[in-house]
Parts: sequence; C-alpha cells; structure tokens
Amino acid sequence: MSTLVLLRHGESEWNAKGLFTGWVDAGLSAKGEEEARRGGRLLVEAGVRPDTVHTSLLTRAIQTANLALGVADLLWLPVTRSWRLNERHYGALQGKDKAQTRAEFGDEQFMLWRRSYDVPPPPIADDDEFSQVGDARYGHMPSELVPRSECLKDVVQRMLPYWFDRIVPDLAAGRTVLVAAHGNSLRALVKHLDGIGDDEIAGLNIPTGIPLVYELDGDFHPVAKGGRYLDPDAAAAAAEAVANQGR
Ligand SMILES: O=C(O)[C@@H](CO)OP(=O)(O)O
Repeated sequence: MSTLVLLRHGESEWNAKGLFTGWVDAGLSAKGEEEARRGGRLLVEAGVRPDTVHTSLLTRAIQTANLALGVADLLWLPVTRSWRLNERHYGALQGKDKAQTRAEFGDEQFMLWRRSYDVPPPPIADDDEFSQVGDARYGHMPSELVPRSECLKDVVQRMLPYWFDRIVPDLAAGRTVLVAAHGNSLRALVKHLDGIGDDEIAGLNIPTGIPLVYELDGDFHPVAKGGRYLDPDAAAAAAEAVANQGR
C-alpha cells in the first residue's frame, strides 16, 4: 500500500478573471494563496504527511505546494518538477475570456474544446503573446516538443511517462507522494488511476486547493475508486463551479 496526494493549485489570477490559462504562467490570487494554506491544514488535520513532492513548472502549482508545505512545516521536502505535469496547453484559446468564447462559438464548440477527450483547440502561433516558445523554463526541450495546443488525450500521453518513471518509483519505495499540478493534468492522472472512459472523463472536474488522497495497492491502482477529498462537501461544490465556468 502507498499513499498519493493530488493537489490542484489554488485559484489563479486568471481563474478569477475567467480566462483560458493553459501554459500561461498566471500566479495565485489572494484567495488562491489562502486555498493553498488551507490545503496544507487539511493534510495536517488528516495526518497525511508527504515524504516527497512533484510539481509542474508553472508558478501557481509551485506556489501552492510551497504554501501548503509551509503550513505543514515540510518546506524542506525533496521536490522534483516537470513540464509533464503542466496544465493542458490551451492553444489559441490561451488568454481568451471563457464566457466571451462561449458566446462567440456556441455551447457545443466551447465544450468540445474545453472537455472533449481528443479535440484540441486551434494551435497558438509561435509569435502570439501567450505562446511559450522561447520561454527559458522549456529551454531544455527541443522546440517541437513544446506544445502549441493539446487535448486531454495529448496530456495523458505526455503525463503518463512521468507517472511511471518518476512518481511510481517513489511510491514503490514506500514514500507518500504529493503531486501539485493542474485541473487538466490531474484529470489525466485520475482518468488513468480510476480507469475512466474517454467520454465519461468530460464530467470530471477537479477543485482548486483541496487535497485528493488515494491509497494505492501493490500494482499502484486505487484501493477505492475516486480516492477521497479531505473536504468532500467543499470539493463537490467547487467542482460544480469549475464545470460551470464560462456560463
Ligand atoms: O484555463 C485553464 O487552463 C483550465 C484550468 O483553469 O481551464 P478549464 O477548467 O476550462 O479547462
């Protein structure tokens, strides 16, 4: 048995403004910072103590991990970061207002871009102000590996190697692992863990700042499907709010 804790970053400045964010490096809002601290308190209260941490390369996930770990007096834990845990790249939608996009393109197209498994938004131009081409944090990657747009299927494909090669070995060594990441990279991981179908995953939304704890068996499969949120009522309400963004 091993324990995995998934933590979506707290509310970002761009979540608060209702903008498609993806790989744009929006920081946490004041509310998001408080959500992250509360996430840390929930871990302490539940007696869940991570031994090691994995985050994306995006500031909002890193800030969230640091704030939660600070509350738990665990800022000293080893941390590994990877672009493979980044949010889904939202292509040409990055920087666009969700409600305006829905009004302009209609509900069906909006939901296809937002929640379909295999339809990516149009690609972002390399010279777009919200493109990540040339961003120093991806300087170690060949430019062609930096996405210009991703659907959830693309995220599953680029996230799973990190799961198997970097996270599973920590779990196999008996460590409790905290993964601080994003709505869609965590949806990709939960899809894998819970064996959720390509259509069914559209209905799964992950709330900001509430730890989701999975106990895993010897094959790194969940003992209980869906894991357990440390504040289930708040998680259900917040997931509903995520589902309704842009409305
Ligand atoms: O904008 C984004 O990058 C994501 C997460 O905030 O949004 P959505 O929930 O619409 O996929």
